[in-house]
Amino acid sequence: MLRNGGGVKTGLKIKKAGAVDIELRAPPSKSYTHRALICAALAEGESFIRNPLDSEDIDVTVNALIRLGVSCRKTKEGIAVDGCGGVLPDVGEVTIDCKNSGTTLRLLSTLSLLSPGRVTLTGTKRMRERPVGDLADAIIQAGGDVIFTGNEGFPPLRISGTLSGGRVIVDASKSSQYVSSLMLSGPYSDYPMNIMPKGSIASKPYLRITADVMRAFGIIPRDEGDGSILIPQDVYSVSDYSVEGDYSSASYLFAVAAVCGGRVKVSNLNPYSIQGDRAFLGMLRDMGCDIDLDSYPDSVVAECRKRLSGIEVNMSGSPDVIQTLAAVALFADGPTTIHGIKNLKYKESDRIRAVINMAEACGGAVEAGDDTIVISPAEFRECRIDPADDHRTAMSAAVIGLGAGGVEIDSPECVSKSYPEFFSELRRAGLLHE
Ligand SMILES: O=C(O)C1=C[C@@H](OP(=O)(O)O)[C@@H](O)[C@H](O)C1
Ligand SMILES: C=C(OP(=O)(O)O)C(=O)O
Repeated sequence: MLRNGGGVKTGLKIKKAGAVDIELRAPPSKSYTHRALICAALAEGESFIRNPLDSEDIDVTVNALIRLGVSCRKTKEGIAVDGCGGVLPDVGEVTIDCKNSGTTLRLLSTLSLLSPGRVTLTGTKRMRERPVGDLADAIIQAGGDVIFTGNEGFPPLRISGTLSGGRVIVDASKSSQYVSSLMLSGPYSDYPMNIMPKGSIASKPYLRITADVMRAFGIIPRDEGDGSILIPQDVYSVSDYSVEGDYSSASYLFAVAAVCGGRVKVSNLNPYSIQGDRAFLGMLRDMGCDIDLDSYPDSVVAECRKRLSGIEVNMSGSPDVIQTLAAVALFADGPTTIHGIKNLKYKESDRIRAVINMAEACGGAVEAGDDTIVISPAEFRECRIDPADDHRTAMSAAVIGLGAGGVEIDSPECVSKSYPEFFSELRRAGLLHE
């Protein structure tokens, strides 16, 4: 970020890029890295996480595990984790700052019951506005005690007690992370844990990622056929685990092909990954891009040569790419309707508000309801966007800037939450100049 002589902050200015033909590498998956660290921390012995994401949120999880007494060592190739076998050492009472990493705070809430001392999980001002009450209810059913030391239902939360397990009914309509939290620590409960999600599950594909990582560490959650998940009582095996690339982060790179026109090849991606955000490729295809999943074993290519069409899509399974699609929708020839947006207001910022502000600032029009948003194409004008510390708003704003020019982004360094190299990668690809 630049500062002018008077000390007044100026943002990062993004100019129109023109047609592209570039190759970029997706960073490792944030969701997979968090989970692999947790499974490794609970396994018996030393695991190695290869190709982990190196970002602010992952540091938050690593530091939290260290505070809980688990040794994690970063090396050039990855992170070595000395697992506790499910019995965390007695580190006394600890308070852990999860910053604004919802995944860390939620996934570690159940795990805190495995620590002999009381654990308080807290975070930034925004994290203290992100709900955790329904997870707390589930943790209490599973044998724990939870006290909210600030506002009821929100961090900070003080967790103590034991993980007894048994039948746990959890309202997961605000976040899938509540279910993932129970699943990941479930193997160490006193009685087998049967998790019954109540109502519609937000961001459901993340549960497959949780099960996938658990499986790699030797524990297979069982789908009971009645909507509940049975977690066997067992100990995770150590693993030498390689983290795949991140489709949420890659969405901005594919979006560049859509808004600038041309071809973008993104490597370090499993073309047939189970990540819910891979669905973004299907959306680009419906808007008129060609997507090639089959020519490379570890790369995906998006090629966009036509005027984009507006689409109608339900994105409840891929919330983290809604801002990316909203940015692309501004370049289409008609409105784009996105359903399934209800839980966007609980993220790093109120992302429904963020999409409206971003689109309107650049000359687009948005109509938003409780669960649906309609984005109309923009008559672009110069704009300045304050992402309000939300990495995904900053990266989506950059997409608009590369397609239309004249976008200035305040405090762009917030991208370090999930993709610290984002702007340097764009620079390396010749898309940013300053
Ligand atoms: O479990 C995970 O790794 C995540 C789940 C999603 O959250 P919700 O389930 O709260 O929607 C997603 O938005 C977040 O970035 C990562
Ligand atoms: C919502 C996100 O993450 P978290 O919930 O971990 O803060 C995100 O990365 O978009």
